[in-house]
Amino acid sequence: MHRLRPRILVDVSKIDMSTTLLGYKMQSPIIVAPTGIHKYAHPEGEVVTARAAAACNTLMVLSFSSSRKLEDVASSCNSLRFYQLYVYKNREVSATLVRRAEKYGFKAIVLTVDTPRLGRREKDIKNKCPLSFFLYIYLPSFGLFSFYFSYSFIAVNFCGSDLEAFASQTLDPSLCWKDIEWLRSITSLPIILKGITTAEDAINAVELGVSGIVVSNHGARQLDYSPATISVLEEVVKAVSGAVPVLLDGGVRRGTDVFKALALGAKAVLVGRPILYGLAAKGENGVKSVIKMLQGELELTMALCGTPSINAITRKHVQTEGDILRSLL
Ligand SMILES: Cc1cc2nc3c(=O)[nH]c(=O)nc-3n(C[C@H](O)[C@H](O)[C@H](O)COP(=O)(O)O)c2cc1C
Ligand SMILES: CCCCCCC(=O)C(=O)O
Repeated sequence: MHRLRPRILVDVSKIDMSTTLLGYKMQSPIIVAPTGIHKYAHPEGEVVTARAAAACNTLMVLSFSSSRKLEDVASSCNSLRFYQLYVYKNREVSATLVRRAEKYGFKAIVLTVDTPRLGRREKDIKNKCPLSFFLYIYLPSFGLFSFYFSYSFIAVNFCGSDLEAFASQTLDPSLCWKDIEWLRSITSLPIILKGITTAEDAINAVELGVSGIVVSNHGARQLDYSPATISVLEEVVKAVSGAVPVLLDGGVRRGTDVFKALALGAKAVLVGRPILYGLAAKGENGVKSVIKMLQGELELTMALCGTPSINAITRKHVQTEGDILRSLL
């Protein structure tokens, strides 16, 4: 449990939520997280999400598992976009997508590093999403249809989901630290690692020269008993010691959650499921409502905590359980 420590009698007649990430200005520190297959939520998929993010001046990280081609997303609106990458056993698939992302104006590669294999997702197994539907909406995004139809991943997996079977055939579980060099050799874009939850890994990442870190447990979709990201954020922030921006995702549902993450040292937060809920409920307007609601709540929290700008939010504006225990010693 984290509590806020509001300060009073500060002039909060103007609240400025704007911030920067890798030199790019953003209206607020609230970012759309990469989530796969938006066509599950809306027939037009990621293009709609991207338009909503652009309308709210928000950065969107497009998922490698998108159901629209990255070119379609890029041409649908003019906004700041990063591209999330998985590394396939067939490196050329990933390399091709990186080149395409670079060509179409994505400004950074967000390499997800917590998925050497897909976690066991019992709801996916129970809900039995048909493989044919998955193929229909997922594969066109690659623009590599024929390649994939010749790929023999249709190894029926009776204990897992179709997505798990697909992931185990495609994702490269041998990916390791030295491969950051490989990624750097194929792109000049900044590289951000998504899925770090320990100081040790954060230090490795900084030593390898990455441009940012996302403290993430993949929305608790990968490993049971992985920590709540807010509880390990400060460990990572301290380890990184300002060398690169640290972002956080997981469970951000309110402006107060954004504020707590910023107070503990995050540069910005990414939001996953709420965006999908907005998309499914009301398309572009639904996603806009979710982003605007979070922005409005953050603005109010900043006013009530006496912090008129993002830089004014400090570690002293939040109290953790650890703080309380230490104060009792
Ligand atoms: C349906 C769904 C699909 C996701 N797909 C991806 C993905 O393709 N790539 C990725 O790096 N993370 C993916 N994630 C994880 C999100 O990027 C993010 O880490 C997580 O959703 C944050 O937690 P939240 O949903 O509580 O906001 C996915 C999450 C969900 C819920
Ligand atoms: C490339 C196949 C794996 C897709 C995993 C998508 C994801 O990250 C998630 O569902 O979570």
